[in-house]
Amino acid sequence: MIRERSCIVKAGGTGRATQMGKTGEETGADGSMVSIADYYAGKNVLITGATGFMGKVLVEKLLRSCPEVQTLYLLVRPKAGQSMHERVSDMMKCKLFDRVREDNPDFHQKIVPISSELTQPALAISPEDVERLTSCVNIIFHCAATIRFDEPLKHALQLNVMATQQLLNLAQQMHHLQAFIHISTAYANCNRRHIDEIIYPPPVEPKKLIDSLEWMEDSIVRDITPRLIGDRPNTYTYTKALAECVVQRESSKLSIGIIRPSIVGASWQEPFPGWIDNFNGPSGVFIAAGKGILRTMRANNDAVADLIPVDVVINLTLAAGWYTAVHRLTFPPAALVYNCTTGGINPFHWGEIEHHVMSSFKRNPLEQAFRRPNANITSNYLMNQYWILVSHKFPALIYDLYLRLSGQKPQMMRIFNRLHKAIGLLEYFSSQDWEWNSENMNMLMSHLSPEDRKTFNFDVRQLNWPEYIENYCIGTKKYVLNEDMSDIPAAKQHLRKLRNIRYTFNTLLLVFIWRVFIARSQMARNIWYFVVSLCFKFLSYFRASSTLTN
Ligand SMILES: CCCCC/C=C\C/C=C\CCCCCCCC(=O)SCCNC(=O)CCNC(=O)[C@H](O)C(C)(C)COP(=O)(O)OP(=O)(O)OC[C@H]1O[C@@H](n2cnc3c(N)ncnc32)[C@H](O)[C@@H]1OP(=O)(O)O
Ligand SMILES: NC(=O)C1=CN([C@@H]2O[C@H](COP(=O)(O)OP(=O)(O)OC[C@H]3O[C@@H](n4cnc5c(N)ncnc54)[C@H](OP(=O)(O)O)[C@@H]3O)[C@@H](O)[C@H]2O)C=CC1
Repeated sequence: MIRERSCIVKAGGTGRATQMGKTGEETGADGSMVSIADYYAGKNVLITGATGFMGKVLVEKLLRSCPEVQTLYLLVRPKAGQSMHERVSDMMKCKLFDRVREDNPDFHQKIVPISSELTQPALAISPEDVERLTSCVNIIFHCAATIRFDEPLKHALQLNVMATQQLLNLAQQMHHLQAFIHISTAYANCNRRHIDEIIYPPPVEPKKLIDSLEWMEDSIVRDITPRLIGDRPNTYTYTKALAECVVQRESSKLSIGIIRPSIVGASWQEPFPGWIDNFNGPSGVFIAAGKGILRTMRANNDAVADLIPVDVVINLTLAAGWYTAVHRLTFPPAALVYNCTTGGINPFHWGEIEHHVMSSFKRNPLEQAFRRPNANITSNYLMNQYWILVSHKFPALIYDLYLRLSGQKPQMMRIFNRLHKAIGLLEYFSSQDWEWNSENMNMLMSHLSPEDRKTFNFDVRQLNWPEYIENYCIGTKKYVLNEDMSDIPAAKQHLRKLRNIRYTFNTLLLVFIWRVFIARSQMARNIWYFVVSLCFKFLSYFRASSTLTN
C-alpha cells in the first residue's frame, strides 16, 4: 500500500535526504520542495510501453535529466523473433539516446528489462520478478496501449482496460509505491465538445463488458461493436475512456495522476528538434503529402489542430509523477487529471498546418516523390471525392498501367486504398473542434521551481508553430524515412523532372482533346472559335480602354 503515514526517502547517489513536510509534502533538508531531478534520485521506476514512441522519450528524458535515478524496470515482451533483451538493447542504440550516451556511456546499467505480455493473466510476469518489483518500485508510468483505430474491441479491451486493471493490482502489492501515472488520451471523451479535467462516467460498466465479451465469438463482438462504442469513433477512444474509469476506482488506495495528451507529434526541443519514429496520427499524413501521394483530405481548415510535441508530454508526465508523489498524503482520494493540449493556449489550425507542411516539403523535398507535393484539405465531402478521383485514382491507374506495360507488378492502387483507409480513420479528428480545460497543467507549472520549468519545460505558449512544423517535416524525412539531408538537391531535381512530365502530359492531353473532339466535329469547332473570338474581343477591349486612360 502506498499511502504511508510517514516516510524518509534516501535520495540515491546525491546523498540528499528528503523527508515529509508538515503538509505531507516531500521536502528537502531545508524544508523546501525537492526539485524534480532530486525527487527521482535513488528511485526505482517501472515503465510499460517503453519500446513505444512515447515510452522511449520518457526513458531517455529520465536518464538524461534525472541522472541519479536508481533503476528503470521496463515491462517488455519478445516480438518479431527478437528477445526482450535484444529489443531493449536495440532501442538504446537508437539516435534518440545519443545525448544520454555522451553524458553517461554506461547508462544501460540502469535499465532492467522485465519480461511481460500485458494481455496475459497477471501480465505474465514471473514470480521472482513480481517479488523484485513489489519490494522496490517507487513510481509507475503506464504508457502501454494499443493505439490502433481499427483494433478489434476484444483485444483493445484486453490491453487498454484489463491490463491496466492488472497493473493496478500489482501496484497495490508494492511496498514503496508513491505514484501511479496513467497515460490516457485527450480524445477519451471525444463524444463531448468541452472536456474538463475530470473522469466522466463510463459508457458502460467495464467489468460487465469484460464478462459479457468473454464468452462471445469474435464475429458477434464485431457485429455489436458499433452499437457499443456509440458516439465514439473507434475502439481506441472507447477503451481508453473505460481505462480511466478503472484507474479512478483505485484512487482511494493509490496516488494517481492521469495524463491526457491530444495528438502527440515530433519533439519540439528535446533531445533534439523533430524526433519522430512512426507513421501514427499526422506523421503518416505529412509523409504521404510530402511524397506527393496524398493530394486531398477531408479536414476543416479552421478547426484547431491540437498537436502536442512528445517532449512536452513527457516533461509534463515526469513533473506530474513528482507532484503526485510529493503530495500523496495531502491528496483527496481522487486521481488528478491533466489535459495536455495546446488548442486553448496557443491555437494553430489545420489550414495553417497544410500551408506550412507543403512549403516545408518544397524546401526540403522527400526522395523519389510520386508527384510534386501539393495537398489540399477541404471539409466538403463531394469536393474531396472529386479530387480523390482526379488526383489519386486516375494517376494511380495510369502509373499501374505503366508498371504493367513495363513488366512490373502494379502497386499504386493498393497503396492508395491503404491510404484512403488510414485517412478515413483520421478524418473524425481533423474535421472537428474540441475545447479542453487545462487548469491542472497551469497549476503544475506554478509549482515548479524556475530551474525545473526550464529542464522540464511544458509551457506551450513559447511554441513557434511554423518552426515546429518545419522541424517535424524534416524529422519525418530523417528519422522515419532514413533519408539523408545531403540528397536534397537530387530530390529537388526529381521534382523538376516531375514538373516537366506534368507539363508534357497536360500538353499531350490538350492535343488529344483537340484531335478527338474539336477537330472532328463542326459544332465543337464553332464553339471553340466562338470562345477564342470572345477572348480576343475582351483583350482588344481592355487594350483600347487602357490606351484611352493613358
Ligand atoms: C498535408 C496536409 C496535412 C493536413 C493535416 C490534416 C489532417 C491531419 C491528420 C490527422 C490528424 C488526426 C490524428 C488523430 C489522433 C488522435 C490522437 C490519439 O489518441 S493517438 C493515437 C493515434 N493512433 C494512430 O494514429 C493509429 C492509426 N493507425 C491505425 O489505426 C493503423 O495503422 C491503420 C491506419 C488502420 C492501418 O492499419 P494496417 O493494418 O493497414 O497497416 P499497419 O498499421 O499494419 O501498417 C502497415 C505499414 O504501413 C505503415 N503505415 C501505417 N500508417 C500509415 C500511414 N498513415 N501512412 C503511411 N504508412 C502508414 C506502417 O508503419 C507499416 O509499415 P511497415 O510494414 O513498414 O511496418
Ligand atoms: N501517439 C499519440 O498520438 C498518443 C498516444 N497516447 C497514449 O500514449 C501512450 C503511448 O502511446 P505511443 O507511445 O504513441 O504508442 P506506441 O504504439 O508507440 O507504443 C505502445 C507500447 O505499448 C506496448 N504494448 C502493446 N501491446 C503490448 C502487450 N500486449 N504487452 C506488452 N506491451 C505492449 C508496445 O510494445 P511493443 O513494442 O512490444 O509492441 C509499445 O511499447 C498510449 O497509452 C496512448 O494511448 C495518447 C494520446 C496521443
